[in-house]
Amino acid sequence: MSSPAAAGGDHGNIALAVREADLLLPAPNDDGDDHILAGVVGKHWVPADEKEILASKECGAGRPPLLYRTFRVKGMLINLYRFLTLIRVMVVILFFTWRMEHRDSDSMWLWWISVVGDFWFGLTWLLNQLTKLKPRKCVPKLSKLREQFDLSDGISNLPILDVFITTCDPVGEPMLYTMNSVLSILATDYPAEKYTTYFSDDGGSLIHYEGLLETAKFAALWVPFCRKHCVEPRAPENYFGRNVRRYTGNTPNEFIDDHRRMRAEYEDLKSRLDGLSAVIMKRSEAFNNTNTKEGHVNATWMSDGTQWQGTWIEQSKGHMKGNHPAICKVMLNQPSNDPELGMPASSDHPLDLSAVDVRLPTLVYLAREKRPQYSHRKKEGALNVQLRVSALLSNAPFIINFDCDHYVNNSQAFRAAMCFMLDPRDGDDTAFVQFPQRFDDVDPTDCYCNHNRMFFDATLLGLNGIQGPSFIGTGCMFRRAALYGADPPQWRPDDAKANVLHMPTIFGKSTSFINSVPAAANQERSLASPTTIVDETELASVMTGVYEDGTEWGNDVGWVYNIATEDVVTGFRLHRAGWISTYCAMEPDAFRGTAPINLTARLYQILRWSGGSLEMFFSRFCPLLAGRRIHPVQRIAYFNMTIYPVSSFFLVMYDLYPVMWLLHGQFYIQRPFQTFAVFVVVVIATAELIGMVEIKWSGLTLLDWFRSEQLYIIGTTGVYPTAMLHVLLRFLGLKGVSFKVTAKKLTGGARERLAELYDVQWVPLLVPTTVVIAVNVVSIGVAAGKAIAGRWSAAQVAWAATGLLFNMWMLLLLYPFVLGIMGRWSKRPYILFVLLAAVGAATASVYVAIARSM
Ligand SMILES: O=c1ccn([C@@H]2O[C@H](COP(=O)(O)OP(=O)(O)O[C@H]3O[C@H](CO)[C@@H](O)[C@H](O)[C@H]3O)[C@@H](O)[C@H]2O)c(=O)[nH]1
Ligand SMILES: [Mn+2]
Repeated sequence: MSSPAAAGGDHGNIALAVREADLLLPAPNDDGDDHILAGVVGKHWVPADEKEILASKECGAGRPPLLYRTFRVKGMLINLYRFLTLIRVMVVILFFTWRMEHRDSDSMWLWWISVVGDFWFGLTWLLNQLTKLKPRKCVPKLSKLREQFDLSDGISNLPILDVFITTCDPVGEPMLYTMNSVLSILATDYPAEKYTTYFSDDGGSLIHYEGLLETAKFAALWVPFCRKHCVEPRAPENYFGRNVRRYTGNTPNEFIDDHRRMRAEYEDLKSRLDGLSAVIMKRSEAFNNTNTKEGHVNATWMSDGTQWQGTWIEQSKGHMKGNHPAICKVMLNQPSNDPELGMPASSDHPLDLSAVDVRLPTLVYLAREKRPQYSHRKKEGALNVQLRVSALLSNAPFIINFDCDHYVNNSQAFRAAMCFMLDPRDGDDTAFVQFPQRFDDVDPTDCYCNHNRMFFDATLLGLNGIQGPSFIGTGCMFRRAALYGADPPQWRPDDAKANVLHMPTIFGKSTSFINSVPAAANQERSLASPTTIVDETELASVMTGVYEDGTEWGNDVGWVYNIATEDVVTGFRLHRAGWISTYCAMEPDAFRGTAPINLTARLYQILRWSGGSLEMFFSRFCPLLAGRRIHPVQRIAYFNMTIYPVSSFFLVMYDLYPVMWLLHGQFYIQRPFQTFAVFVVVVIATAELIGMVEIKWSGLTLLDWFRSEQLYIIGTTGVYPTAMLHVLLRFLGLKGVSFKVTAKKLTGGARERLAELYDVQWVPLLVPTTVVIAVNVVSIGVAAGKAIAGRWSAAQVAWAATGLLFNMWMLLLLYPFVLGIMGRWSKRPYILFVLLAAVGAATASVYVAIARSM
């Protein structure tokens, strides 16, 4: 074992990284903003805020600095985009007029459906386009934030912050990733005394609690290590998983040793987390043998000999998943306000931390009460409990929330969000700052469009130029007052304070909570954390289901209930009240997470989103019902966001049109056909052309764009109709489709993880699309049969060939779905082509045989 590569993992790379250190640009603490700007903005963007900057300079020295910059797409490109949109609107209008003047078809009812369908597509396309005509990028100026809020003596004036993380199942949502998320939060670059992390465990499981204890212990080493060497990202699994690291710290000579020790410690933590269930089981057996009290027969013993009140993986009496009391434990106490340096290296303390602040931020474990008679309201319910508990303990004016599988990838992200919240221009009117969702471990060609680039890099930038992006569930910083239902300053009478009516009928009966409301609503720039002394019973009471009875929780306060897309509807409620939001894409990505990897999980996710969207449309949160505070174009955006599944009705018809061509040889939905065909080609071509300009300004690839087309077609053939059915059932008072927690990738090497790509579970949701595909394939066979049997004229054959072209296009769009349902066979796609050819040939020969025998 002499070569560096063989001598264990990536030492070669570390050495490389350290050597590289001399070449490196200044560490992010200097003035990193310019290289951040360069990374994010891209070549088609130019500043849009020059006037504001000038005005701010003229105002002189006393004024607070601007904390972010805005960019718009270059004039040429965006004007071309707008111009093409206008052209297409005219083409579509011409097309309609022409069709209305030529009501001539082989089937008038199909003609009507297609006219109505075309009208619907024309309209929704236009509405969608209107929301993208003024895209904006916002880039935080971290150095200005530092200048203004970080004092020279190491004390910080930044506001306090509450961090929420939600998890529910230690097995389905692998604990290792959840704990990595926690570590990345604890190690982030935000003053330790200024933020509190609330870990919500909806399973209430002992294993999560003990896992968190282990994690907190490990954090005592990990967090100072990250600070000492400025490592990124600060989630150890992802940090150690990287091949190349650039060194930006100040002690490169200690790095290799520290790194090696940390890695060993991390391996240790992993094996302790892995071994937890066995340890707890063994311990419990021992206790059970000495203590035979009834009800204590299961593995719910804690190491101090007391009983855990929550659950274990197996259910048992008194420890059922949906039936246990509330638990709240402070795992890491509030640190002191002044930096505390660590110990020099010694045999017990392998890392020299004598020049590093070793304080850890506060960490709280929560498991809310679960009772069978109360609906627990899933993630939204958990978030609202976190909102109340945090109000009693730290009451920070800002909150940032994470799903358990999303981690902080850029330690500057919290500060970046603050740049928008604290900016002197419109900071006070900002209800939330949303970061894009980025994913690790998506298959290289992103078969199921998990990256969703068109949405994150085009659509949301469009919204950012209006009233702001919608809330998308995770990686979002909120203003507490906005969640409580306060009005934004721009809609308040002059100089009025935020007046939130703090009454039990709105917020429930906890006096401490009610007393915390005015403070939360007005202390946005608070310096010190309010030290609240809370009584334990009151704390427990705000964690119960009954607490919300007869209040506005889940309605006009907190995260909204009863709608499967709690994120979109909650963001909408804030925009409706006149708040704005900001979209912030950083380089490196602020946060990263995991995406559903197999087809079934992905389709269920789309089902939940589309079902939830429609539910929202038919609820009191319908965008059409919002008052005048919402920006008109923002209203249109929400209209699109909620109504889109309806398009599937027409699209399924279109999907099947090619079939008619094949079966009839000639079939005209619209005569005269030649003119019609020209129109169709122009209408499609202009749409694609606009798409091409869009990928240009958003910096995407053709593949990103094509994947989103594919996913849309896959959605419309099976998922969206199911979503419509769901809403119909709910409308009739029935239960509708049940929405599950999205299946997460399980732990393991990259290859094993990608293996899950090929798992398919057959569910009814897959049937409609499969039928569409089958019908398309069979009809190709029948057409071939007809041609062979000599039933068609040459002209008919030619027309059928045109149909075939559409048919092929259809199949190309549905291709990822076909691969998905082939499961492990899809590793060899040629099998698919052989199969398709065989089915086609078989159908053709059957047809010919029948035709000859008749
Ligand atoms: O009873 C529950 C159910 C879920 N969760 C948590 O909610 C989060 C999101 O659930 P998941 O099933 O992973 O949803 P995804 O399909 O991945 O979620 C996307 O879509 C959701 C809206 O449908 C958003 O809330 C999410 O942020 C967004 O990532 C996870 O952290 C869960 O642990 C709970 O805390 N309690
Ligand atoms: Mn998720």
